[in-house]
Amino acid sequence: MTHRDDLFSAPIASLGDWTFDDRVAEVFPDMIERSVPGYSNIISMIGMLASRYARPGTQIYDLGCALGAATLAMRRTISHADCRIIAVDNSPAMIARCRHHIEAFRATTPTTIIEGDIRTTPIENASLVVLNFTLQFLEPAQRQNLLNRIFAGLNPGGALVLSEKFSFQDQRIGGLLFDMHHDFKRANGYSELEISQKRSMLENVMLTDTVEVHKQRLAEAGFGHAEVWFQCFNFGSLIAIKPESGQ
Ligand SMILES: C[S@@+](CC[C@H](N)C(=O)[O-])C[C@H]1O[C@@H](n2cnc3c(N)ncnc32)[C@H](O)[C@@H]1O
Ligand SMILES: O=C(O)C(=O)C[C@]1(C(=O)O)C=C[C@@H](O)C=C1
Repeated sequence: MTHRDDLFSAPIASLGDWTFDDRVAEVFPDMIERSVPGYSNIISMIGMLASRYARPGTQIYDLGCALGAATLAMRRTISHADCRIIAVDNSPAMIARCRHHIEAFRATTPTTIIEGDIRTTPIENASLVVLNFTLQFLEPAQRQNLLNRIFAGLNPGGALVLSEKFSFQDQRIGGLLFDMHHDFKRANGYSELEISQKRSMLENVMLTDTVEVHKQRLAEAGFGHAEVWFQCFNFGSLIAIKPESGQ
């Protein structure tokens, strides 16, 4: 059973910065489903991408795994017995619940769940890395370094899935997609107060980039190929592929 997100329904006297604490973790499945257009599609399609990209004898990383939704989707589709999924998050509240979720289902793919910082987690022998709405929570100056490390840890032909909330250079388009995202939240039962209180809390900790900036960073890291494979309003997902040598 998932709890309904009503964390911001009453006025909060002093709104602090956003954190992934116990209260957020408790309502997270409902919160993310009602806040991120396309979230459940992205999760199930990450499962499809995993069945295509996971290679025997390699590791698959879910960085900023929260409750493990992407990990669970990938475990359902990976059929090689000798793969391992490594799921990492630095929120103790998320990781405690993630362990329960993962242990609740039997699966052939072993899964290691780590409470740790993705900025320092070693990444090696990877065939697929997932950053599903996580990079946006790192300081912008730290994003390139993580992408460089992911590239270095991926085997040739391996892939990164990078899902993010986007900003837009074109203010007319940016404004429209921002408004449509708020329409989406209203349609999902969030009030103006809930929308505006959450927005203020996220303001300092979730700094979004344009698709162009994401592509520049991915190219800088060495990814020879990168493109948006899913988008709904100002939320979307890119796939970036590490070239086989010579490609
Ligand atoms: C929006 S949630 C991710 C949702 C999740 N990937 C999914 O598909 O359901 C962002 C997550 O990133 C985690 N996070 C943010 N910064 C992190 C860091 N430096 N190291 C590890 N986890 C981090 C947060 O704790 C949070 O659980
Ligand atoms: O931008 C917003 O309004 C959001 O709610 C986005 C977002 C996200 O993209 O991660 C922010 C925090 C929660 O984890 C769920 C959704």
